[in-house]
Amino acid sequence: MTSLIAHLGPTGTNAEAAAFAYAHLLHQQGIQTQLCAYPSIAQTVRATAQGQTHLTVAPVENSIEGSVPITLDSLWQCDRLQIQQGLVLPISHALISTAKELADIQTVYSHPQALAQCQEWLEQHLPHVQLLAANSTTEALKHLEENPHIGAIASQRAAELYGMPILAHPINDRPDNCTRFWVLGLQPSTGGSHTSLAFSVRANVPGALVGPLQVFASRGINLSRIESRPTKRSLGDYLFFIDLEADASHPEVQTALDELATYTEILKIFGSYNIISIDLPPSS
Ligand SMILES: O=C(O)C(=O)Cc1ccccc1
Repeated sequence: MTSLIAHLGPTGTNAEAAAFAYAHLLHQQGIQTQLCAYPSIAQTVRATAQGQTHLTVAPVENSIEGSVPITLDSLWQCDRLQIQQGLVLPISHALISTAKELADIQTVYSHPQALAQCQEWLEQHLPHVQLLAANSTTEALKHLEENPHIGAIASQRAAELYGMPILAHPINDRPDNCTRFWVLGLQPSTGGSHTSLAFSVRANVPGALVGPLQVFASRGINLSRIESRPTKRSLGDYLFFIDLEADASHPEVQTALDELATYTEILKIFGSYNIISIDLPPSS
């Protein structure tokens, strides 16, 4: 069987690089893979939730810019998806353009995450350009050839794939920029160093989070991340996404999760999984 892996496209994105890295791991276990590009992160997650692909590789969090909200929102909306694996990739951004020099550029396109990861560089070197959000780092690359007044922020690998010149690299504001990706699938994720979950609370009252957090604190279970997202029901009403440094197959963690359920309105447990760091080749 060939495992179909959804990722944000078109080809050359960081999500595709993460999907390649995961495919490589699967090949080592004798599993064939095929990568499938989708135009948005929401569509990649839905493709797996609806069974069009077996897996999705989606960015979750970046060391400079923080969360990727669409991934959290999509995971909450698509029931049954489980986190099979965490992947951490170094991310390095290039300014790609057919312009002769920086002064010729009027507009720069990229994924909002990439624009944010390069904001200090952009302010310093291109303070007057218009910054436009695209669905991915590579979405605008096909337009660069016809227009020397635009630029795109994407990887060196993307510039090579599209045969486009690099005007500046690296332009990310921190050299050790990295992004965590989740591999999502429908298989139950039953063991690993980290457990992720999200919940809503019954009432927006003072201290609504104290009980849920105490469940973990009292057992010495460390949280590696907490993030809130609007429920979209009413202003000020939130969902909470939590990553635990713990394995849900451990009886004490299971007891904590059972107790957590007594404080929550809707509780979704996205499984327990391991996180690995991937070293990319220098031109990525
Ligand atoms: O657009 C891409 O290349 C993505 O995969 C999203 C993204 C953008 C910037 C850093 C990490 C992921």
